[in-house]
Amino acid sequence: MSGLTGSDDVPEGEPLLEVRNLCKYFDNDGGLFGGMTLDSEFPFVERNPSNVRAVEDVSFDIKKGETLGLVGESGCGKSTLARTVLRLLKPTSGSVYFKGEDLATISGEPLRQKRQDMQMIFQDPQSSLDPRMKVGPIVEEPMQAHGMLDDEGREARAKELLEKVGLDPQHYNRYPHAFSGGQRQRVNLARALSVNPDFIVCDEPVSALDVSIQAQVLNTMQELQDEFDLTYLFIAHDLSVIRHISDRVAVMYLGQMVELADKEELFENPQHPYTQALLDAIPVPDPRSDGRTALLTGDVPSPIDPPSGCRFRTRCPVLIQPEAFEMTDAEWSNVLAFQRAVKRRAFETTDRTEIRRRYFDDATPGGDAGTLIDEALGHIAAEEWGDAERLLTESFADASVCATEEPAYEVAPEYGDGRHYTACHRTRDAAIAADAAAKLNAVETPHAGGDVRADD
Ligand SMILES: Nc1ncnc2c1ncn2[C@@H]1O[C@H](COP(=O)(O)OP(=O)(O)OP(=O)(O)O)[C@@H](O)[C@H]1O
Repeated sequence: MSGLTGSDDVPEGEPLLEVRNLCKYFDNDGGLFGGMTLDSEFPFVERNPSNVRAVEDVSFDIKKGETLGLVGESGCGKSTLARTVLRLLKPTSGSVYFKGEDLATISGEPLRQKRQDMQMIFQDPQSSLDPRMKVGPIVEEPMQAHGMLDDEGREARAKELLEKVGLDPQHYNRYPHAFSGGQRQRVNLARALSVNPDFIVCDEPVSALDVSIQAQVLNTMQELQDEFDLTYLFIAHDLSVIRHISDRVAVMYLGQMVELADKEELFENPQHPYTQALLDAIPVPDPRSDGRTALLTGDVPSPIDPPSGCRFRTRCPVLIQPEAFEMTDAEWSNVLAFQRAVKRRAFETTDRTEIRRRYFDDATPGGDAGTLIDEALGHIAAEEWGDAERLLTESFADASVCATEEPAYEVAPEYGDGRHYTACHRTRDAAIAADAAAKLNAVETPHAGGDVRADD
């Protein structure tokens, strides 16, 4: 179908989208002035901005023709990231380069024109279609908004697209309610494709559909991707959907990207404890499992005041012990469980012996760590919970490198030759080794990169 497929000014495999240090904060002030930016001319209005840091310092590329899957728990910032990338939301800071142009710096007509190249499909096919409009005009609407074709041309294109997405073009005059959920999502696909985009953000497009229909819609999306030379950012919380459709997978936690790798590498060789926990939570027998107990415990912290360092650290089952101590793994694990239990006030007794037996029976730390545990037990016996919590948090959790430094590493992949980013301090040694190997390789093959200078 000539004339329907997208332009190809970015070569296949080169970055179509480059996101750099992107941040999106929301003003969480409720009430009349919620969301408004008031300046010093309004001194009578007391304001205590408490920003929701929905997306923080996120960087990644999407290559032309690929599907990047984006996964993470509800509320981790996936939709906000998608909307900010499409510039439906203005970034708080950072850049989004689409075909080399920074969307964060344009607005008005130039931005409107760019939007033709970037479309979005939403989760709920029911509410995203106007029930008063027939599907033909629904598909034509974006073309009209962008001044594409005349009436006849738009109708012909709409019918052609309805057929391409697996619907009967004769249904052009039907209303959305006459279609099933899967069919309605196909109408949305046709509508998104109508303006000939290069890039489509799919925000949970099959989550509202029956499992049996999901695979059919995903297969159609893959066929359309090949035919129309599309690039997808595909958001889902369901890892089996992500596995079906993605070339690479990004994992988000509390506003940040914690892992990004080729699909096989991410599923077979996950490095971040959060990714490992997500994969371990998939309810199927997993031959990769080595018996790790990586079930996610504890609540997701608030994005208004996220933890320092690694944001996952407050729930991490393998938090690194502070350098000041030399506990065995079992002792450290007990200290961590104890500290978190004190934080949750998860005790039925304040009896030191009883608590010690419960948390430290198999491995009791000695030295400075032991002294601190004793001191905390003393506070608990005196029902000074706040003091016990403060002492343990400051001495152990907050002294970990996981709390004091933000992790960002690249390790050598075990599967394929793509890049594997992981935001976990536990991968630091592997990242240093990978970096050294890459440098050695560059010295041994000085012309491999094509632009190595004599003084490199
Ligand atoms: N307009 C807004 N004003 C204030 N906070 C917001 C706004 N939109 C989103 N948030 C907050 O930003 C965080 C990220 O929300 P977002 O919807 O992007 O997450 P998500 O991963 O897409 O979740 P879900 O899968 O449930 O859609 C949440 O804490 C949410 O409450």
